[in-house]
Amino acid sequence: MAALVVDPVMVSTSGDVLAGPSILSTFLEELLPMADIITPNLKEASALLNGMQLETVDDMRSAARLLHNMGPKNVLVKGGDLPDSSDAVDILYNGHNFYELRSPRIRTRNTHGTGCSLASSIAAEVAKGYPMLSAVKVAKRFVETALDYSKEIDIGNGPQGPFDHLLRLKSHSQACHRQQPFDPSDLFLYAVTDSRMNKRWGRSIIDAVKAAIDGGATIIQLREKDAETKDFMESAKACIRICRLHGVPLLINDRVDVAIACDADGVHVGQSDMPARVARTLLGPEKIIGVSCKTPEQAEQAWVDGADYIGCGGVYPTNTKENNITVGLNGLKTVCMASKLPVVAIGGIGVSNARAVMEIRTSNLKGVAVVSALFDRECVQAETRKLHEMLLGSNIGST
Ligand SMILES: Cc1ncc(COP(=O)(O)OP(=O)(O)O)c(N)n1
Ligand SMILES: Cc1ncsc1CCOP(=O)(O)O
Repeated sequence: MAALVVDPVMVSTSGDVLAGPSILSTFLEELLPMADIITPNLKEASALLNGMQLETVDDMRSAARLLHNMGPKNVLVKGGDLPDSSDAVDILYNGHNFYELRSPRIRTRNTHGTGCSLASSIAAEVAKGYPMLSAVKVAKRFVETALDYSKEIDIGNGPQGPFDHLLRLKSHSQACHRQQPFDPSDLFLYAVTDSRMNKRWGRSIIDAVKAAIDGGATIIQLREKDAETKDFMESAKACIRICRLHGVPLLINDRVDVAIACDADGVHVGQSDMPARVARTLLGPEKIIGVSCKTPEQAEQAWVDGADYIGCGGVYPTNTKENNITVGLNGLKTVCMASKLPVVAIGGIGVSNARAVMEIRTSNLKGVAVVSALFDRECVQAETRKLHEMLLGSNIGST
C-alpha cells in the first residue's frame, strides 16, 4: 500500500523559514488534496491557515478541522511548540474523530530532523498495511524513543543538534523496553484472549493477538487460564514484541509473576487475585494495573491501592466466565460515577450492544473489553474491525 505523507516543511522548529509564500499556493492547490496525511507543526499549520493563532489544544483541533477541509484525508497537527504544556500533544483528525496523542516532553536541543523522520516513519507504517492511527502511534513512539536516546549527544554549535535514527541498531533492547505512561484512551477496544477459544478455532495466541491488533484493538490482555507457565511465558514474550511494534499495551491476567518475567506493560487482577496494592509494590510505579470491580466500594479501594483503571462487569450475562454475577447497565453506571479511575466495561459485550454500553455516557467510561465476540469467531480481525468501526461510528469515548 502506498501513502502520500506531506510534511509541509515551511518553518523549522527553530523558527527558520524554509519555504516562502511562493510555494504556499502549490501546497494548498496541488499537494494537500492528494495527501493521505499532512503533518504540519504549529507554525506551518498557522502559515497554511493565513496566520491563524495556535496557542491551545482547542486551537489545534480547529486548525486540524480547517486543514482537513482543504482536502487531505488525515491531519496531524504537531504541538511540540505549544506553550505551557508539560506534555508534547499532537492532534490527529480524520474527518470523523479527533485523537489527542500525548507523550512526555523530552527536553533536548537535538531535535533537528524530527518532523521529516516522523513523516517518513508514518509512510513506512502505512506502506506495511497498518491503519493510519496505528501508523502515527508507532511513528511517534519511534521519534520519541530516538529523541530520548540522543538527548545528550553534543555535536555542532547551532541552536539545534541532530538526533540519532540508528538507535534501533545500537540499542535494540532499550528501544523495545521503554514504558509509555498509561493512556486511558487505550481502553477503547480492549481485546482479552481466551486459550480455550483459540484452541477451539485452531489458532495460536500469537495469531489471535496479531489479528486483534490488525482489526484495531487498542489494548490486549492475555487471559490464559489453562496455559503451563513456561508456554505462557514464551507466547507472552512473542505477543509483547508484536504489541510494542504497534504501540499497543499488553497486560497479563492474574499472573503478576509472568508479567514481571516478561516485562509486560502490566496486569489485570480480580477481587480474589493478588491485591492491587501488592502488585503495585512488585511491579513499580510505571506498569499498568487494572482491577475488576462490581461496586463503588471496590472501585474506591482500587484507587487507594494504586490501580490505573477498573474493569466493571459482567455487564451482560456471559458464557466466558462461570458464576459471574451481572451488574447490568445500571450497576456499570453506578460504578463509573463513583470511580476516580477510568473504567472499561466487560461481560457479554459485542457489536449488537456495545453502543448501548457506551451510551450510558459517563465521562470515565473509556471503552469495552471483549472476549468471545472477538475470539470465539472464525475471523478475529474482521470481528475486531467491525466492533472498532461501530465504536468509532458511535463517536463516544474515542477522543
Ligand atoms: C478488563 C477486565 N475486566 C475484568 C476482568 C475480570 O477479571 P477477574 O475478575 O480476575 O476474572 P478472570 O478474568 O480472572 O476470570 C478482566 N479479566 N479484564
Ligand atoms: C472475564 C470476565 N469478567 C467479567 S465478565 C468476563 C467475561 C467476558 O467475556 P465475554 O466478552 O466473552 O462475555
